Amino acid sequence: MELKSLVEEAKKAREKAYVPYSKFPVGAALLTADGRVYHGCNIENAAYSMTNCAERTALFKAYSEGDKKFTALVVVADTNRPVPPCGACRQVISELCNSDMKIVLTNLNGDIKELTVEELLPGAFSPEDLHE
Ligand SMILES: O=c1ccn([C@H]2C[C@H](O)[C@@H](CO)O2)c(=O)[nH]1
Ligand SMILES: [Zn+2]
Repeated sequence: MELKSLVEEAKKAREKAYVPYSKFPVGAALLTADGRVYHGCNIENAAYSMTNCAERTALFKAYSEGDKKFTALVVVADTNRPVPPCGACRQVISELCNSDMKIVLTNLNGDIKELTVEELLPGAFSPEDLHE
């Protein structure tokens, strides 16, 4: 799948965000190795810390459906630079995605920052560390 269409999927996902507190919708689109796309949006809570970010929503949806091999994750929000994922998401992404997987951060202006999982959280523990 083209990067452009994956960005469009992330924008569609963003429309589903539940953000009564921050009013800051975020969308994510996760591409699996076999070409499926999982949408994710942020889902907030009156107890703020229970909020689930868009990236984690997409990853948890995929993983809970048995999809474990991913090739790219796009995140989009209305920011003045490509939206930076929070620390919790960086940790979860490092746990569930290969260290060389592509992360694409973007915004509604079309600014794009592409990086790898390793660059998103350098040196993080990865399940790849458990295998040869
Ligand atoms: O990469 C990001 C950054 C922020 N948020 C959410 C968390 C919260 O709902 C709102 C404001 O931080 O945006 C995400 O979902 N992903
Ligand atoms: Zn996050």
